[in-house]
Amino acid sequence: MYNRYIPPPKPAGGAAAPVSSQPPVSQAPAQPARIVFGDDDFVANSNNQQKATPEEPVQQVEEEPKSKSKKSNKKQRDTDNDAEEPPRKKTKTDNDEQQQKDETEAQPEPIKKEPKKPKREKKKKESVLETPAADLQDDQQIRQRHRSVFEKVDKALKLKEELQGNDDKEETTPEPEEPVYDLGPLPQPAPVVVDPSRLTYETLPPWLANPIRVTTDTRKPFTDLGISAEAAKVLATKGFKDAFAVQTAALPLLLPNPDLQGDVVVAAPTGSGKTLAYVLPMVQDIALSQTTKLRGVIVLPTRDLVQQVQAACEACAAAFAFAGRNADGKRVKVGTAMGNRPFKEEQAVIMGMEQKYDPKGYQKWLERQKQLVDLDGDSDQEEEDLDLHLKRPLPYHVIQHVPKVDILICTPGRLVEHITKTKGFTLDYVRWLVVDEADKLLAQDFQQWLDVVNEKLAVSKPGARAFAANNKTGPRKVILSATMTRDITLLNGLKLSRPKLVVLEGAKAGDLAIPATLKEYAIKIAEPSLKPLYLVDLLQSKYMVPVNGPETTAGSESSDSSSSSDPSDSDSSSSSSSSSEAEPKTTRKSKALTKPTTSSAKSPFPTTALIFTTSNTSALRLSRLLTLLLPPSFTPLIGTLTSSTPTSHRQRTLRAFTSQKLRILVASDLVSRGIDLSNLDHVINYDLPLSETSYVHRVGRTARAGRKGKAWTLVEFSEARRFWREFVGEGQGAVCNVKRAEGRRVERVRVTEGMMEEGKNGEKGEKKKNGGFSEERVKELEKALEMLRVEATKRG
Ligand SMILES: Nc1ncnc2c1ncn2[C@@H]1O[C@H](COP(=O)(O)OP(=O)(O)OP(=O)(O)O)[C@@H](O)[C@H]1O
Repeated sequence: MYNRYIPPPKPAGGAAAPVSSQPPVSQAPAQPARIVFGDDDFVANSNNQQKATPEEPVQQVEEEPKSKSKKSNKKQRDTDNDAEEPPRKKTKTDNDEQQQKDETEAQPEPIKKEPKKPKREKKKKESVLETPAADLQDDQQIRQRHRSVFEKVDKALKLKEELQGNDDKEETTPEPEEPVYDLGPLPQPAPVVVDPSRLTYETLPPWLANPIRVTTDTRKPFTDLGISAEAAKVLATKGFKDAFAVQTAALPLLLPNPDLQGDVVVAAPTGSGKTLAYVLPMVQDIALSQTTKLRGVIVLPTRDLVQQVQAACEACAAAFAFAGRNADGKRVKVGTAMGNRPFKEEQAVIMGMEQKYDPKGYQKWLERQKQLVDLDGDSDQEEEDLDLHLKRPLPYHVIQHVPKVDILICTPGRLVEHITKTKGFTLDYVRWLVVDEADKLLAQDFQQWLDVVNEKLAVSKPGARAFAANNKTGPRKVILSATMTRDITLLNGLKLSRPKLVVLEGAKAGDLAIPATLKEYAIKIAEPSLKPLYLVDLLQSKYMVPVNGPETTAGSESSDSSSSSDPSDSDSSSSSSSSSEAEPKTTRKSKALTKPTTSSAKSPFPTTALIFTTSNTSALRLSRLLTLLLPPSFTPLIGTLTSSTPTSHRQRTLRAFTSQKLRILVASDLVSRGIDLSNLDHVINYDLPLSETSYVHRVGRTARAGRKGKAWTLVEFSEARRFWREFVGEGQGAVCNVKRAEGRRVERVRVTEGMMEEGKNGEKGEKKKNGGFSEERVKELEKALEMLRVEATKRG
């Protein structure tokens, strides 16, 4: 109750008076409440006094006897209690003192720790109310002059008395209402728990913290986004009718536009169409140039991706070449550099030579030729010179190195090699630098490729990168990934200029988004040593059916959804466990598979599946094991894809898979990024991915471009904690960056028969020996493993 504090009214200037930092005076009397305007009154009082002083006649200035001074002090105290008492005249000395005091106090009005006030008030009152005893007339005048002052004092004292009499009564002041503050501690917001290991949004630069958002289902005709009608027509024939969401956001930012030039970072889920989002504007822009110069560089982490993006570039180049017939454009030339062929061959593909009329240069060449005759040709430089020597220029001409491609798609290491070793190879004219799968490329050094490229891009030949339709003279950088880093240090390495971030609605930088059309399942592995048998059962289960298009059977979807919600319900095999255990393998298979409705019905495996392992060796082993454990009819359908597979073989395998000649592909993490297998229905994580990023890329090989897909993860007991916490975000202390569409969760399913004993009343009982697998099947596995061992020994 006594803690109430009413702040003083603001000084005339309007600014709030600063709160005094002086410590409270301990002997000051405790007051129930302080009315600050009383204090203000005294300031006004003293001001009045100052004004009045010069008007006072000189004769009024008299020496006041000391005794009177004491008396007047007494009177002052009386006046405090009785405002009706007329004020008395002050001496000049007192006035001077008071004036001095007022001057000091007129400095930024200190306010006024509560206990200090009485002292000041008292002093002021003393000086104001002290009067000489004499002249009544003077008294009258003074009284008149100070009438208003006393009225105010009177008011203040009355109010003070009122408040003393009634503490609960709310104060009323004639001043404009000011907020009333308690002196007790102000309520504070609950402390925010900050995880120092993770960047908070506030620490991100504005372009990362406030991205451009676009809703996932946005679709727009390409023509609405600035793509010419002719090009859009060609794109439609290739299956690109409307622009996908990420393309609707990125194209307007990237197409020539005098107002919106800046770098663009795209963080969008797997299969959302990021490739076309940069290839289209880049090709349209470069198609406008007449001469061939290296104007675009696309950097990707793997050869397979280089080839995939090359196909997309060629498709767009064709579209704009057609459109360019009317617009004086040209067909953009696309080349690759990824180390899949000898370096010289690659050089010859991206760089050419042409004759240029240059008599002086020709003279120099002749002199040089004379020197070359004596060379042994044992250094690289000399060999190159000899090469040139063999290619004779025409008389009075010189041979010049010229680029043969407008766009180079490359791996980072090979790019560095060409920058440092290929004659005439220059980034001087590069207007576009695309870094796809950026988080991977930024996290690894690859011969310090970024430093080398940055250094080259920093060189600017006047006008070399300028185009009429574009006001950006520097290179345009487009950075993309489904798992974009928000590590500022890494992103800073790109030296972005005026960047903008594009994300899909509901996402933010750093999210690892799962496509909304993907369904995820987890299969518990009760017996890790028998893991291959779980995979074999999954591949032969009712779940392995097409999930898209005409091949999808109504039954497959409904049986799937009903089974997956409850782990116990989901185990179709277990429902027939008692009999199936004794049944021959073929019978089991026919039971497990849902009858396909189309030509796929003829295939023992009616759908497509990509199985991931963590290493090349385990991919090769598992692939071989499957051919031993699955019926022989499966064998021609199984392929393997590892980083040790030669590139040409890899390409053949991918083509065979796309055309469904192969239907089961066992792969290492090599293809987990970027690869677009348009008809892939199922992804199976045989080995748990090493990170949530890897999980997102792996499962993102299916459910692309709005199609449906399913992902299955085999989870051993020792891995369950990590899987559910880090990849799914379930369980105590779960920390998970993987973002799923609303209502989507990972469902538990069982695919093995009779994992559990049945209890007396039909309920599930103890876990069965061997995870429920029959002795016969366990032996089958042991035999297959033994065969692998023998084969490995033979290979040495
Ligand atoms: N506008 C479009 N219309 C139809 N299909 C499209 C369109 N844009 C892209 N696609 C197709 O969508 C699929 C996925 O595209 P893309 O490979 O560019 O995805 P992404 O976002 O790069 O995926 P990832 O992050 O896995 O590399 C491809 O098959 C591509 O041809």
